[in-house]
Amino acid sequence: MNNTSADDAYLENKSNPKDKLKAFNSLLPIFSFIKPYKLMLSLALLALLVTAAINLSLGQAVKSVIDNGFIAGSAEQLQATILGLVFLVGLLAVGTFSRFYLMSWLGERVSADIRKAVFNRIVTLHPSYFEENRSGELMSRLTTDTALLQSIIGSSFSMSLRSLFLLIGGLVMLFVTNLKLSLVVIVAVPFILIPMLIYGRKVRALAETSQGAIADIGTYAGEIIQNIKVVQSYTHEAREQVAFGEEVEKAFVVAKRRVKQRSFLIAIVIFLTFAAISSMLWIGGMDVLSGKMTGGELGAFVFYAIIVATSVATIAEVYGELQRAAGSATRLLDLLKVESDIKQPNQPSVMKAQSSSAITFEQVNFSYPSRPDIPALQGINLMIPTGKTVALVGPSGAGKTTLFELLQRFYDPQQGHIKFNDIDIIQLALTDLRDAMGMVPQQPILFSSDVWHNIRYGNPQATDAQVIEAAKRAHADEFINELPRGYASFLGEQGVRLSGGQKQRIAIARAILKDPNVLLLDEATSALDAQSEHHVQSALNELMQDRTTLIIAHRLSTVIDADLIVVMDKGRIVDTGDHHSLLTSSPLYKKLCDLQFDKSNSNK
Ligand SMILES: Nc1ncnc2c1ncn2[C@@H]1O[C@H](COP(=O)(O)OP(=O)(O)OP(=O)(O)O)[C@@H](O)[C@H]1O
Repeated sequence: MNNTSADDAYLENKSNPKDKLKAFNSLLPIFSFIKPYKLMLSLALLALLVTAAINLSLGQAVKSVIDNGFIAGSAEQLQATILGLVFLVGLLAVGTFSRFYLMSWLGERVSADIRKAVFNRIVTLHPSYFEENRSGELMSRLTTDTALLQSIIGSSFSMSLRSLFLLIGGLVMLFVTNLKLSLVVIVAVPFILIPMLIYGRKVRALAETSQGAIADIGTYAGEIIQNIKVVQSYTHEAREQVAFGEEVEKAFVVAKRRVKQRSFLIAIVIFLTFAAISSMLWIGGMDVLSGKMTGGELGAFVFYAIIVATSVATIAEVYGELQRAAGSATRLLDLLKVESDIKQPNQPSVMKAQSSSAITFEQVNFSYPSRPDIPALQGINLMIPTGKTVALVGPSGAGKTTLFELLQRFYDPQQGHIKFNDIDIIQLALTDLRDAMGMVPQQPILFSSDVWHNIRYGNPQATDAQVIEAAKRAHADEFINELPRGYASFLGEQGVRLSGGQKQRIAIARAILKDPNVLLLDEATSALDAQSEHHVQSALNELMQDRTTLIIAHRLSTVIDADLIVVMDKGRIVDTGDHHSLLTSSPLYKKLCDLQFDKSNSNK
């Protein structure tokens, strides 16, 4: 249990009363999610009040049954009282149904809304956020944390309110029924409250650690499953089983401590409560024997005392849960507060139809946020004329992909400007900017959906005929028709497997359908066979026709056909020109050609 000291330190930190207050305050913003459902909430509260009142009135029925029925010996009165009791219980059933249904509905509705709000926020965040936060952890917030909040709102919250009503009502009825006995109960209360507060605090801290450990398990398993082929080809199954087992056991140890504290809490509260009831029965029983109170009064008193005791026990239990939920709420609401680093202009400029220079980089310097000291791009000045094809070449790590990332505003440069049709891209609405660009990545991303969905991702409004037309132009129609279910065949994770060239043609069809002004193309480095390469090349030619194109080039044919070649190295542009001039003027270009391309071709 090497977690113990860390957990204890954690508990120490949490013992500050201010922190405790903060924990419950963190639940408050949840109310803004409940606000739209005021009517449901009011109805639920009404049902809650009515059922609590009926519960309390049952005590009077008990008194009446004993005093008027048993002790007076009247069968008629007993019958009338029992009928009244049945009526009350029927009302109680209706009230309980309404309370349970409405509260659970509210819990489900609010957690659904929070899930949507969190997802809506996540998809708009800047990509570097996802480098700092593991995806498994974000998933667990969307699922586990929201599920916990749902059970809190749908059940714990209603239970604690109900118990609070019953506690207050029960206490009032106790005093009304018998003052002396009530004082016995009052003396017992602090004995019940003190352990509740001590253990409640520990339970909360352990619950947070426990949830963190569960999220770690999810992240770990997710990564292994995603990379299962690497795991198997290195025959690391057994090692991974052991490592995963250790993660699970770590979570179990924390969970065990939490469960132990919580069990103590419940056991102590129940023992103390019933010990108090027993002493009360003894004192009250003596009073009944000596004629100071009626049997019915004692019966009613015991009934109310049990109500008060169970209410206190319920509140003690729910208190721990509410503290757990405070942890989830804090994490979720923190996530809702994250702002994207990519700021949109308040008054976006209107996109110009066209200008002679499609894209201009002016003195652009950029470092990735995770590596602020290492420049990824330095002093970039580049003009890409409208309608032309510009090839980017350079050794690995030269900054070619980074240039694409900045163009799409996944990151903003620390210095300099990037202009699109002569307007600074930070003045444009992000959707306008990104709608104008089409990216075909080196590793095409397919979603686990059918071919229709995957191609239509380029333009969700496209008709079936337009999708087929795009596939034909991308030289993909033929192989799609040979798939088991044609365009309705599933691709992606659980779908049919496509070859690298086929995936690329789907990605090209998607870009054709998008019909962007500017095409960003990252050529595949993996060698395709001659026929596949021919298909992909024909598809690309179709896509590049009359379109400003920026290509990270890996093929000689692309480089030779380009209107301009930009040679990059270590984040800088070292040379620009056409193939023949660069072969003589740029030693790096010559070296790249010799290395990357077939030597005999490079002198063409
Ligand atoms: N997300 C990132 N966070 C931090 N550094 C990064 C990130 N992406 C790239 N880099 C760094 O920025 C530099 C430029 O990388 P970039 O991917 O632009 O090179 P590239 O020319 O496209 O290389 P390749 O041809 O291998 O894809 C490299 O040093 C790389 O390590």
